[in-house]
Amino acid sequence: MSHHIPTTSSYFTYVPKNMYFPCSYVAATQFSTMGEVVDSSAFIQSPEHRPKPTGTLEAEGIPLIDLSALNSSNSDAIASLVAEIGDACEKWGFFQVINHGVPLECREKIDAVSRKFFGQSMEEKMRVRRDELNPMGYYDGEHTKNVRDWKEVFDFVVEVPTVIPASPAPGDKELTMLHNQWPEFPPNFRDACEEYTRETEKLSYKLLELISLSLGLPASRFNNFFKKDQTSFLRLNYYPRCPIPHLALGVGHHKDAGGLTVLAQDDVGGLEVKRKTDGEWIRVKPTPDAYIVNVGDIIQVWSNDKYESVEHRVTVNSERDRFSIPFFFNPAHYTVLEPVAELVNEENPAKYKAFNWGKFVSARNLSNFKKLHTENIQIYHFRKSDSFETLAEEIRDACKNWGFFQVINHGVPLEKREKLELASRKFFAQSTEEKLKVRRDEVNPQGYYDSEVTKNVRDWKEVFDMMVKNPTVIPASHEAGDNGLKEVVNRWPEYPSELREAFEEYAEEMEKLAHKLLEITELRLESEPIKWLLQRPYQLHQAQSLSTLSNPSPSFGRYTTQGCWSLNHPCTR
Ligand SMILES: O=C(O)CCC(=O)C(=O)O
Ligand SMILES: [Fe+2]
Repeated sequence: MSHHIPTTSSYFTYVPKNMYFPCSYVAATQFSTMGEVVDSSAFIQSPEHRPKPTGTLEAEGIPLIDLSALNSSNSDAIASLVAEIGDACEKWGFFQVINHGVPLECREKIDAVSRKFFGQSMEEKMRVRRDELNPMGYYDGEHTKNVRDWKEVFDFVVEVPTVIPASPAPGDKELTMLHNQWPEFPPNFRDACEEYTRETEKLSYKLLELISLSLGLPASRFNNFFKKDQTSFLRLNYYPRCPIPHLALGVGHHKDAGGLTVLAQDDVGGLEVKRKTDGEWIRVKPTPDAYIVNVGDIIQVWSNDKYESVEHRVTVNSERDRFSIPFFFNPAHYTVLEPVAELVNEENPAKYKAFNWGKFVSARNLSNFKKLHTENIQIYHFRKSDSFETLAEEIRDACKNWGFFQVINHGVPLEKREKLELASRKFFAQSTEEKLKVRRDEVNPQGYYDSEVTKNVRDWKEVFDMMVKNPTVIPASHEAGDNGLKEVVNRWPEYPSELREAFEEYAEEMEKLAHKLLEITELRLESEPIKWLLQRPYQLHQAQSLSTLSNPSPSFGRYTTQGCWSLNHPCTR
């Protein structure tokens, strides 16, 4: 049974009722017994987020830390453990622990009941589904970064009831209470869950103390934020076998928002961590009876970015079901988060503004429930002005006052730009006869052209145009009533042979830069999202000013331009 304070403004009320039983997912997850996937489009990750077809590296580097020193009174052993933890938090944000003190039987028990619970019919599981007012219980429609996860979950809170704000609105003081729902089957489900929770909570305090010491703070510096009214919860994750493991993820890339996560994974594997040194996805090797620990956004803020909350995701596979159990160790909802005073000074000023944990959670919960069109709230939105905010401000001013600006330290590798420049010079230096072999025509406007007209006067230039999306689909004509479409394909000259590769590499970089600029502006505008622009085809022109990436959309929020962004290189020929 669920109990709650009835509210009219609860932030869960917007969730449409019918989303709890999407038959496509039922068909898809039961594909082994029920046949084919009916519609799995909600699960499809965009190409850059899909698992690598070649498979992921298995990490040797993610530290495996032995906690047995905690049972000794040897201060040297403890000091070296603290150093090891600090090092792992700084370099990886992730580590595994052994000799952690959680009895193996206790883990085996919860693992067994979890498998039994998820093994039931959908109808049975739906009896304890989470609903609009209470997000605890069974759920199969979670979205991470607006793409649906290939998983089913069962959530329960540690503190009963758990109190959180009813809405993310800063002025709204209303609170809501979260209660657990327990299934009838398997009969020892609740006991196993509660016993396991007590043990992982003990481990979490130990880890929190070690982390605190590693930051040079008293061991119990953070304990009081959790001791009363914690908002911690446990999750049972079930990742069914997936017929499209190359396109979907069990959990999309994300960072954990809370304090610490202590995770038990089974022997199937699938958790991948983004390595800080090079951004490569690294698989966390399943290690019997180990727990995987990662610092969440809260510790990132407390430590003023010394320990970063690291991105991770879960891949799925078509052979075996996978189960995992994260414990999310979170403070009381009224906790005000900001870098701890002991760690900030003039040389290292606070990088975050103070913010309320409960409001952050309730804004986050909104986006976990369904596909939203805005970016989910992230802790970097609370970064202080010296970095992100000032940048956004500067861009806004430039857009308003000039409509033009130049960027440096943009992340586009100089070699790529030089490679394309060189190929471009080689192409244009050829005879007109050669160049006309790839001239554009009325059917296909891509390719070489030397008689472009701007405002009815011919330009003193030659151009070569290419589309980023090849082919690109555009309307067949300008006629209002004509809904016909046509495909536009790139033309590639034989010489220089490297032009195509140089262009494609460069286009990829331009696209990344355009995304960055859009994101910053989108946040700044605090308005309706403009990500839809990115769904549209856009063009990359190669002209005498070398390159332009533009979007044929006519307007851009408050700033009206021909395209969305034009990325121009100020180089001359
Ligand atoms: O299942 C896993 O290995 C990790 C799950 C996870 O990252 C999460 O639920 O936040
Ligand atoms: Fe996570």
